[in-house]
Amino acid sequence: MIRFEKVTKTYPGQARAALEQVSVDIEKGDFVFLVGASGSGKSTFLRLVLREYRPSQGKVYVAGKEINRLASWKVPRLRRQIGTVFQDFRLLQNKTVSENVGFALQVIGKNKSYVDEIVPETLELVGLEGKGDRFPDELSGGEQQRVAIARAFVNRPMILIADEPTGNLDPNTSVGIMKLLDRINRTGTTVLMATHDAGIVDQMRKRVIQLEDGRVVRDQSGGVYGHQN
Ligand SMILES: Nc1ncnc2c1ncn2[C@@H]1O[C@H](COP(=O)(O)OP(=O)(O)OP(=O)(O)O)[C@@H](O)[C@H]1O
Repeated sequence: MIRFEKVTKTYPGQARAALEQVSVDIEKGDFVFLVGASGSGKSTFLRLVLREYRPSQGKVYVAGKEINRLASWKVPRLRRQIGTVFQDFRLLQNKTVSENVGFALQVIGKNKSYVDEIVPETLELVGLEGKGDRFPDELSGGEQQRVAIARAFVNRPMILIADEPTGNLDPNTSVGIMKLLDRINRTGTTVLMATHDAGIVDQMRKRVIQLEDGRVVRDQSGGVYGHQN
């Protein structure tokens, strides 16, 4: 589903590469934690998957396509197949929960009757049934993150990318969010999550890819946050 072949990314004007010779293969339906210290290259990795950047060297494949070679007009279609969730939720404050989730479908041209059917279903899936008419500032942080996940998942993307999704949440709320991501993963969606949250990684026991100074130093299934030899 996602394949990096000897990928190096050096930002313009930087002497050191943000990612260096990274090769990984993530299968459809995998759940992967991307861990590493601040500046180790996690966000760069995620942004290469979204083709926000192109590699300086090497190849990035998503769903069998080498995405650095995609024509620019095909990039929006690639990104529609990848849901994204961030630490700071990024909800539209002047729209209700339902509108935030439905908006993602409207912009890709889905008709109103489809949106009216699928949005409540998706809100139920994330545990927000009955809250569709609330505005984001009327929700807890955990609930806002559920809205963001519903929005990311409403068009059933192949891949869900989560960049520190529990970074602003307390430990109990974080566990709920992880259970939800796990449920989404079990529908067949590949989940790729960058995190500093050792407790979550240790609890979930999924595949762990660890970056250090832009290099993969560990790729372990059923791993924990810290090194385990
Ligand atoms: N747009 C940019 N221009 C120049 N250098 C950048 C840019 N974005 C990131 N870098 C550098 O690339 C390296 C990797 O950064 P990256 O953001 O990928 O790390 P990270 O692991 O996601 O860190 P964090 O956990 O703090 O988000 C760092 O040295 C950073 O300073």
